[in-house]
Amino acid sequence: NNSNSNDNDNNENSVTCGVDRRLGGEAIVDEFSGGKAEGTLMLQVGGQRYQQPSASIGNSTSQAPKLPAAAPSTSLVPAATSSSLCSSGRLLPEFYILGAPKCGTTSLAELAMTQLGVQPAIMPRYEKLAAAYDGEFTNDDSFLSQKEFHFFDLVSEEAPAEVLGNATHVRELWLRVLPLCPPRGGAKQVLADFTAMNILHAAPWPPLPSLPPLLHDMYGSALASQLTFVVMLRDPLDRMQSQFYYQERVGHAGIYANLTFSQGMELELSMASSGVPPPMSSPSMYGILLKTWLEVFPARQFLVVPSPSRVSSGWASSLCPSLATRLSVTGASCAASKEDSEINTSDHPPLLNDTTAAGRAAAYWYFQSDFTLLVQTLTSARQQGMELDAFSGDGSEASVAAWLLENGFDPQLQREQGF
Ligand SMILES: Nc1ncnc2c1ncn2[C@@H]1O[C@H](COP(=O)(O)OS(=O)(=O)O)[C@@H](OP(=O)(O)O)[C@H]1O
Repeated sequence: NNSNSNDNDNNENSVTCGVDRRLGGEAIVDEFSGGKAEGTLMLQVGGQRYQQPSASIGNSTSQAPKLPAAAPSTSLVPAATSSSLCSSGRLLPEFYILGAPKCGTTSLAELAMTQLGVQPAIMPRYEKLAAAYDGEFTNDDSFLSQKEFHFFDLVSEEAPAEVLGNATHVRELWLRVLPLCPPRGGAKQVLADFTAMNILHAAPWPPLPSLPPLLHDMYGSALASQLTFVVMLRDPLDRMQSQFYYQERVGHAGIYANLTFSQGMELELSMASSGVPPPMSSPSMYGILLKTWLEVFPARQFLVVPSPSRVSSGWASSLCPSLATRLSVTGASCAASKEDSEINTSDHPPLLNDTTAAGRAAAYWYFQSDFTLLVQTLTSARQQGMELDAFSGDGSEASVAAWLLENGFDPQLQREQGF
């Protein structure tokens, strides 16, 4: 593959995806679930036994963050180029907001689109996807979401296992639904995959294998090194509560239908105790998810945003300039109004009014081991070039934990560890 060829191809299966900047945070997703919950530690609260998850995903079992071998370049700035990222005549996603869901990803995506000119990769509606596999897909206005691509969720539902296990085959499908590469010599275009679920695909999503190595193979080493990944965080219980009300609002409450948030939280914890992966808390397991991504992509390619509110408070001064540099976007105007930096908000009670102290203690106990892993992973990755937005500490684990707490993570998360 020619990494910077801007050749348009005339493949008869070619599709030019229209780009529409309307947003709505309308991720059409039935469930958010993630890694395995293989518990080892137990906690008893009010007659209820809870289990902490082990820090493992798929085949990865070690507790200590294991980062990839240092890249040959020690530069903190990713290897973005001034040309559009193209291959096989298609414009490839160069910018990923990996997640986590309900962490302000829609606000950040909106600002990236309006102020950095980033285009979202978008997907034909689910029922049309089968036709796309046969080369029969033709462009129309019926896209699944105007923000999120959901390519990997959808192929995992539709494509046979032999296709999904083969990066070349998955790549062929992917290329079919990506826009054509812009003409050579024109302005650089940046395509983004804003699927907030992608972070969860660190865990194999049968029959889809683990996404980080699959993605790396689909790009090849040279192009993979030019990608920018944003990971957004939020207090794990706050995030879970936001998801609970979101699923209820869009009619996807599933097993949580007719439950209060407190009851839903208890159900999650008892599922974890029985070794069943609890779907609503899995996306809050940032430590194990991020660690798994970092086993494949170098730390310097990641920007970590510690809370949704950083989109409003940090866009103009920090996030926008950093992304403009990473994506080689020139002439960006970096300013954030409340209107375009607080998107996809929902009306639900504050966490403190929606939960009991004992319930929160049990939930934070459950998240403690992943919080520890998150702090270790961020500390180590930062030394290898990961950017932590608005971090001004000395780089110790204690300072990274403090940064998370300053950004809304609950102090109970570090009670055992005492960073
Ligand atoms: N700037 C800013 N400040 C504070 N909070 C913010 C901001 N932007 C988004 N949000 C909150 O983030 C939640 C939506 O996150 P996402 O857009 O990532 O959700 S989604 O996964 O795409 O559905 C949603 O949380 P809840 O309101 O608790 O549901 C938003 O209110």
